[in-house]
Amino acid sequence: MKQAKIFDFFNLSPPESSPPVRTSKTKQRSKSNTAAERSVASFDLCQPLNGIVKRLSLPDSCVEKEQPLTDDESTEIISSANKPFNSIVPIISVKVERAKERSVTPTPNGNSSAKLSKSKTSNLSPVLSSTGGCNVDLPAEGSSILAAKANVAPQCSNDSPSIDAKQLGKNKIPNKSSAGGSGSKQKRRSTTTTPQKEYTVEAIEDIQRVGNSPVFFVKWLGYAREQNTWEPLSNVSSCLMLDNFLSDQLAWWQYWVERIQQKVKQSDNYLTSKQTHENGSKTFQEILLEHKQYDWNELRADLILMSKLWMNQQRNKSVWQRIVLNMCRELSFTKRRDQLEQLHRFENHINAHEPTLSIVVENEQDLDAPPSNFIYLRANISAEGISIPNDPPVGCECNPCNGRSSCCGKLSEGRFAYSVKKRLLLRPGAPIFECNKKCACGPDCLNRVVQNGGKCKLTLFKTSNGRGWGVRTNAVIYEGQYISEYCGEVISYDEAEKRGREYDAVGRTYLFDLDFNDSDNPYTLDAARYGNVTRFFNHSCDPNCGIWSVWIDCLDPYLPRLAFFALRRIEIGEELTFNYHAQVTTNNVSNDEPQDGSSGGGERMKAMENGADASSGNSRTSGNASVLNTKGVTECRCGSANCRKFIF
Ligand SMILES: C[S@@+](CC[C@H](N)C(=O)[O-])C[C@H]1O[C@@H](n2cnc3c(N)ncnc32)[C@H](O)[C@@H]1O
Repeated sequence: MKQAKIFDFFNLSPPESSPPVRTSKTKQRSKSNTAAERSVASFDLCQPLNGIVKRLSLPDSCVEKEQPLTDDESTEIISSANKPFNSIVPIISVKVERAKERSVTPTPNGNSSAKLSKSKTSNLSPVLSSTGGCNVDLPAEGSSILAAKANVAPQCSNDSPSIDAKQLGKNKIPNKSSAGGSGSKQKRRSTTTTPQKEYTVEAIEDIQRVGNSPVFFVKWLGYAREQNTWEPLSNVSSCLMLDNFLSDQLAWWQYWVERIQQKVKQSDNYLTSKQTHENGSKTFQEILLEHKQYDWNELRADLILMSKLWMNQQRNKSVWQRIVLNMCRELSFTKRRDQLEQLHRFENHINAHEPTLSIVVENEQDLDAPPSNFIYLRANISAEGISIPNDPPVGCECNPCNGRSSCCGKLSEGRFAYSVKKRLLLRPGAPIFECNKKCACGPDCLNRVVQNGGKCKLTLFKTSNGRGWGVRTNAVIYEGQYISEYCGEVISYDEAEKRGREYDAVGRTYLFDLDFNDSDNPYTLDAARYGNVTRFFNHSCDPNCGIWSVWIDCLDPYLPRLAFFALRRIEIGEELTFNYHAQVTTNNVSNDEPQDGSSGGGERMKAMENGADASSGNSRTSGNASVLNTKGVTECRCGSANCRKFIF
């Protein structure tokens, strides 16, 4: 599943202001308020309630006691089950937001309604009506709609009588004789023979069970209460009223619901499932499958049914097992939901600070959150005691600057660095001198590329083969096109040695030596804590990006900026990589192969250097991304045909 879709997936709760539009009798929402249909905000079953407070009262005559089941046994014993009902559940609070969610159609008698449509299909799939209520395709006669005997169904009864099986399948829809003489009667009657008419749910009034499954008592608009019908969950699952009904019921049964949830969380099945999530022994596909199977409405309905059972000191193994299963799924669903929220926040954070690139963040590999403790930079910063000069002593006078003018551009080995399309013309390792703040030219000067920022569309993603996060392009990048700059904190050599040892211990390094001029350069760029998207570029032995040293307003030879350019045309979807050990002799680029000795300061990336030997560091790292092979070097997983099999 693509992440964008997953965000839609989690944001499917109905909008408050604009009720969903029903276009035809075709099904718009295929099934139920499952995981997919719940918004992040309305997730918690027993969230603190505020707003209107109402008290539900229950006529004694409505209360029927659940008869003990003989066929099913549950595993739990309820010690506090015989508390008086009223002392347990004193007051129900109804959330104001929930009340707003209910898109209502005022009826002449002042009631609110939601519509149900009955289509010819016997597959009971609710769809939303333009009134904001729900349309349910009701089945033809003989299918599974349950009709209650007029004087059997209690309104909001708080015990849990199971519906007599004999009632099932009878009297599917109120017929002519029982429907009374309303204007809808004809419509309703004709539905039993031509099941394509719409019916309006006025209210969901009760929940009971048939055997082990929940059923809902539906009051139809324009029909007497005696003609209420019992509907299975699948028939009412996308009705907005169901959400309100279940929420109210859960609040009503909160005392028992909390105890049931507690008990489930101590059960072996639940603990095992939790463990498999925590130690990552479930594959991501298995986890996603769990989310698809998770039905929040079913869980809520079961919790209510189980509450009724518990209050009556009764048991039902099937309902219990379903609750355990759905709570396990909820666990994983919640983790993914939280992860997606974090990814989304991280994406917003990056894009808010990234001046020119556009970046999507996704993880379709595991439940890992995006890196925390990482501060996005627009430009290099310096550690204490180091200052980055920002006042170039000279600038050029030519305007416009181009290949024919003798200006800063020509300092780059006597050749203007960029083509008219602003593509890099220099060989790997050549220095780039862009026009600076002292130059007479304006911001559109051909020799101002790195300083104007890259314009790529990128995705930060979790790699599938243990290399941690990586970056791929969402649009073609052309050979020589500027991508972005490796930003970080400029630190001293000694500090880099110290930090390098720490990074080695976790198997990730973000240290980049600024040793363009000589290997004794006193500075290193560290992008571990401060950096930009390029800190996620992985190594490849067959890279598609190169890194060049660039001088703009800071002309200190020891403090170049590091700029990524495409080494070739990079296709949509390709990961952006560079060679962590590229070094450049005067004429060639070569790979720097680690020897046996230790570099002491840990793994470092090397820019394309101007003839200096890159020091080689043998890895002493371990961790989930970088793996030590038997020779003690970090295994490379770039997958290219010419892979050297190690990075450090
Ligand atoms: C600059 S970071 C790159 C971003 C990193 N993947 C992350 O998740 O933050 C360098 C680290 O990425 C990992 N890495 C990069 N390229 C790799 C490769 N080809 N094979 C294995 N691990 C790699 C190593 O752990 C290395 O220390």
